[in-house]
Amino acid sequence: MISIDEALQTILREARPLTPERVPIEEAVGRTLAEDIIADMDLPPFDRAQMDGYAVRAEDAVPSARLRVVGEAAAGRSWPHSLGNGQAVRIMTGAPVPAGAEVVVPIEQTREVDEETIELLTALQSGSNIVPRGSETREGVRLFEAGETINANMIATLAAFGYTSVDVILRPRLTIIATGDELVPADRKPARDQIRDSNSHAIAACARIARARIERTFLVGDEMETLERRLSEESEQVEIIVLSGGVSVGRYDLTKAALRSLGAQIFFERVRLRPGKPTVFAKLNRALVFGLPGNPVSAIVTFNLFVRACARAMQRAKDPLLREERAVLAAKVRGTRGRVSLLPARLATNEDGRLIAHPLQWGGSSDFVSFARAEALIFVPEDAELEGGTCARVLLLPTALPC
Ligand SMILES: Nc1nc2c(c(=O)[nH]1)N[C@H]1C(S)=C(S)[C@@H](COP(=O)(O)OP(=O)(O)OC[C@H]3O[C@@H](n4cnc5c(N)ncnc54)[C@H](O)[C@@H]3O)O[C@H]1N2
Ligand code: MOO
Repeated sequence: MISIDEALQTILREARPLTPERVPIEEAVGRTLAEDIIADMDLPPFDRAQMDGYAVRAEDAVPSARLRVVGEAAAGRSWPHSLGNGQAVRIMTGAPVPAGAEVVVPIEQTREVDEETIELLTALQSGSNIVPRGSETREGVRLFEAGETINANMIATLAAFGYTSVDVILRPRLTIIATGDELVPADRKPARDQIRDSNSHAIAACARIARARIERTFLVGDEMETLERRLSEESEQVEIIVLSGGVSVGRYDLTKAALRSLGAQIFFERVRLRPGKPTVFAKLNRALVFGLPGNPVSAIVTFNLFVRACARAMQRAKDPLLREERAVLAAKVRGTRGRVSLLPARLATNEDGRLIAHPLQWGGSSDFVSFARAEALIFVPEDAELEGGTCARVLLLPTALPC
């Protein structure tokens, strides 16, 4: 049995980064940048008014000053002259500030004396309500780096600097094979002794969040020949195969036998982890193969811990592992002899702003209904018991698109 860290190192070693493709920025959220993004100009590109009002010289920006309105500057239409003493230019938010003006006086801080004259009501310092050219970004600055994951907040920046499409890393193709004679498709009513296949759906959802591309999903009974055929065909066509079930030591646990008979290279088949001890990782032809335990919670946990890391590393994500935080435990948790336990928890902050992990009441690795509320996994070291009130490592579970 190997440790979680050893398992992750092996996966990251085997997960070869894929090549780039160009996509429109509308489709780029969640993808990993394959190029650096460089500002092609200063931002703002000119001294920009931040308020509707009047552009004036600094020495004129005093209470009771009466100034002559000599022109107008709007967004997209500048006033092309230089402002003199005792003059004001009517200006709109977003407009270029005319040469000579050092202050924008908001309209509320002025009074119209007549058609051509305004009076200032307050004093303002030089630079007030003006965003100087280049103060947000300078031409040539690297805004984002290759390896960063694109999020929705980055799209405006990409567009503003002319990137309507970007180079991102290809999404790995992924095939799901759920195994077990007891399984029926989720849209069917199970007969006696049968259950609905929930794992392939849960795995597909987690795979989408990890931005893998689901190519095909199969439901295969405990039948060696079919399993071998599917594995063999898929291993030529996708980068990742995820099997669920059949990795334990029961008579009908066929995953490892099938992989061996096809000549797969098996890297590990047991991890010091609960849930997820019987997780298998192998390579068959061009595909990396994960045999996840059939217990539904074990399947989700091991997907997020291992398969996600593989899919994210193939997309050259800078940090392919689950995000880790530290949280105060709301209650005592007990670990497992000889294995790290990853226990489901909900998260909340207390009145001091500290992150609190509330362990879920759950019935173990088959209890996916309780697990539906999990937001994080509490990391409990081998043989450990962690008291309520102490601080623990927690791994955040990605539960929405895309993280
Ligand atoms: N003698 C031992 N027995 C078991 C061990 C062990 O070390 N020695 N390990 C246990 C652990 S831990 C786990 S986890 C399971 C893993 O078993 P398998 O991967 O072989 O999974 P199955 O036996 O096929 O199924 C386990 C459980 O999950 C249900 N299941 C399976 N597939 C699905 C699916 N697609 N959707 C919903 N539910 C599914 C299945 O019906 C079983 O109830 O082995 C322990 N046993
Ligand atoms: O370790 Mo198994 O994956 O708990 O139920």
